[in-house]
Amino acid sequence: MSALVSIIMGSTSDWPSMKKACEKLDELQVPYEKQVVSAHRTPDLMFSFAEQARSRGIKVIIAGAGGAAHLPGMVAAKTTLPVIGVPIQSKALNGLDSLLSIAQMPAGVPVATVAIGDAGAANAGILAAQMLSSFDQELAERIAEMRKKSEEKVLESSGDLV
Ligand SMILES: Nc1c(C(=O)O)ncn1[C@@H]1O[C@H](COP(=O)(O)O)[C@@H](O)[C@H]1O
Repeated sequence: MSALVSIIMGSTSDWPSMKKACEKLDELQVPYEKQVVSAHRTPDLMFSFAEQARSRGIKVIIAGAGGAAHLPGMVAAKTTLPVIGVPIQSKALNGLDSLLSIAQMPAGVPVATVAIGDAGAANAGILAAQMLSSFDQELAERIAEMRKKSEEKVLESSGDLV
């Protein structure tokens, strides 16, 4: 099946976090694609990617970037698809720079911003699946099952308190 979610990131150095989004989509059996696109380093690619994503059948974009994290916002400016921004944990400022760069969008061009780092990337994968599940009952059931497993794991974890 062709990709429904496109996962882009500013650099290969973002991959250790961004692969958490891929893992969630794998678990939920949502087809996705992944590639490096940078607003700063490959601006022409960023424009053509954003302009063509909808006509290629993509439904949701997940964009991860660190530092001066302009990628999610710039992609959002060039597409009407929903964009989920993942602030990568930067070395200099621990990702606060990434978070503020992604979250503080002007009214009219939204980016759904998740938490900094691995947990945020995992949530981005789940959130993209939840968006798609509005129109896909089987996917909604797989998400509910994932939640149930997570709940059971927590309930059993009290046994580890020795
Ligand atoms: N924030 C952006 C953009 C962008 O926003 O277009 N392109 C690359 N980067 C970020 O630069 C950081 C360092 O990249 P390198 O590790 O390649 O030097 C990465 O976190 C990347 O997301």
